[in-house]
Amino acid sequence: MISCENDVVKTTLIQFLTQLKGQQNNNSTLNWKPDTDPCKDHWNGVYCDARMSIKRLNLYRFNLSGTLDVALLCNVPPLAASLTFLSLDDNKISGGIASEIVNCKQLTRLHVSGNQLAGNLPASLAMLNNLKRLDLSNNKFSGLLPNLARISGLNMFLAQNNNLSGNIPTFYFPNFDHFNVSFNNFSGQIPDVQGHFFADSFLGNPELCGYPLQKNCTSQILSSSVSKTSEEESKAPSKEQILIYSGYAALGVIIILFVVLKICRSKKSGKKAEALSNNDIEKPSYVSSESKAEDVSKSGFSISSECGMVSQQSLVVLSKPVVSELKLEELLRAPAEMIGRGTNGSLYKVMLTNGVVVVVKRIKDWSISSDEFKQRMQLLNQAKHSHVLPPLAFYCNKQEKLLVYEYQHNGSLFKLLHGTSKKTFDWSSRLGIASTIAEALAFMHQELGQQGIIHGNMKSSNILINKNMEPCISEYGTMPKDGQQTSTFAFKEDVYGFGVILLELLTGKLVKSNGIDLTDWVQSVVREEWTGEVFDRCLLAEYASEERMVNMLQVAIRCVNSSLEARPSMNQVALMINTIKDEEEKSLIYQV
Ligand SMILES: Nc1ncnc2c1ncn2[C@@H]1O[C@H](COP(=O)(O)OP(=O)(O)OP(=O)(O)O)[C@@H](O)[C@H]1O
Repeated sequence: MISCENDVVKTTLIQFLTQLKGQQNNNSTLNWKPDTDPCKDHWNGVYCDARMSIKRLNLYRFNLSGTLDVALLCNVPPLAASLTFLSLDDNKISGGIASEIVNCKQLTRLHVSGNQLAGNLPASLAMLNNLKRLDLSNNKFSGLLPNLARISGLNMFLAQNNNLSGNIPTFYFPNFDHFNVSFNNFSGQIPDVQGHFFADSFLGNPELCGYPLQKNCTSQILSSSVSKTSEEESKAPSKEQILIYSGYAALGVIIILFVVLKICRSKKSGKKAEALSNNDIEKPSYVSSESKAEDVSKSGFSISSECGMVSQQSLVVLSKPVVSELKLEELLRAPAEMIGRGTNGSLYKVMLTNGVVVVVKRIKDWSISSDEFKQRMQLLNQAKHSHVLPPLAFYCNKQEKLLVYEYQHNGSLFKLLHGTSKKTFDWSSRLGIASTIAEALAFMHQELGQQGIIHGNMKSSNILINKNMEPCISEYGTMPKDGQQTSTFAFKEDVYGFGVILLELLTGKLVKSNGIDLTDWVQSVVREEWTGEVFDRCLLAEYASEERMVNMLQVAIRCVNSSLEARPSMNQVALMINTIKDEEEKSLIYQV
């Protein structure tokens, strides 16, 4: 192992960081000084192990606006041999990734998302055999992708929103928990995703075709061969080509005739027929027959809701970019699969025609007036937090409400804790999730305090893991409750729910198992002073700090106190958890 006293390492690091900082950066909080030591003096963003080797550089959101020079870093053997993690996400760094990156052989994570990096990616990137997570998204990279498929352990590849082109390498998708190459210039056929990813991972590449995009490769190949043929004017088309083209032309004429015929017919039959055709919409099971009858009887020809919307716009779209032109008819016609029948309604996974996958929550018999519901949706839409999943659109009538959410491909906290995946779910990830959720919930309580809108159903299956592997609270404010929730104690219900989530994180146990309630069990064990017994064995096996686990357990126990008054507010909970997290982060400086 290398010592940080090694002057070459220190000087290089200062040069690297100074270049990253750029000319304009006056960030006085950065303490990378030549007369101090990166490890012993805890340089910002630099993490060392107990032997004072630099293991991680985490400069996420450091307001850096200089240039990236990985060659500088990776050409110094001791640094190259120890560095496992380089994160520069969300800065304004320019430059590119030099081929010398290959010397940083120990890198398991390389995150450069949200910068202004450009140019070709070096072929040597594919020689980083230890790489597990690579995030190049939201930059200006161009050119072909190196053959990253040869890195057998890679389980995350994000490259969305760049200008990358060429074919997508034949990755083995079952290995990936994250994959996104959307909004680039990739072309050709998508390799077999083996059921692991959906269209949203590939959207926005005009020349890309094949499943899971709804774009057949045969038509793409044909159109490219047509354009090629016109370029090569001298070459006469073969007999087979003439036959194929005339077949397509005939098919085109038939389709046009069919459409014209349809339009003429529907025009003739006028409004009456319009009513019938609306009535005929084949609705998937998430709209009940009662509502179908009510809709038709009310307006005569369209689904008119009680929400005061014009008949054609009965679905209210709240979030433009994802579902901008979505109409209720399209939502109802799209293929749907039921993924849950919870306490307050059913949940459907729906694939829209543009390939976007959404989730529709159907809530029945919520005795809330339509005005109140509409107002609630608007409030939820305004109270935006990056870790709370907002409804994208909604629909309401007297009997039922539909809420549309973005589909989250990475499952829930419940699955992470109790699913069959063998992936380790370590202490610092659990602490990170607890702190993020506590802050998000505290924010929502603050924002919606006056209106008394609580989550009402806080549990681990309602904590979803988004594409950046960050947790977010889903279905906030959609739990039907009798009467008004204006009492300040109403929010203590969420505090209880959050406390139970903390207990799941600490114990790894289910909320109810063989008739035993987790809260009762933890309280009884703690009463008997066997506190250590409650913790998840995985956490003990990784030597997670028992002191900090006990501190978190104390927070959880306060949250699940049977007296509402005795429970802390979410604000207080968030503060307590952040203190534990800060202590954990400080300790990490000496431990990797
Ligand atoms: N937007 C979403 N994207 C992906 N999965 C989701 C989404 N919303 C919910 N889920 C998952 O769908 C499943 C069913 O959810 P649902 O809300 O119906 O049930 P629940 O959370 O078990 O119960 P409840 O109705 O009491 O909240 C859960 O595993 C949940 O994590």
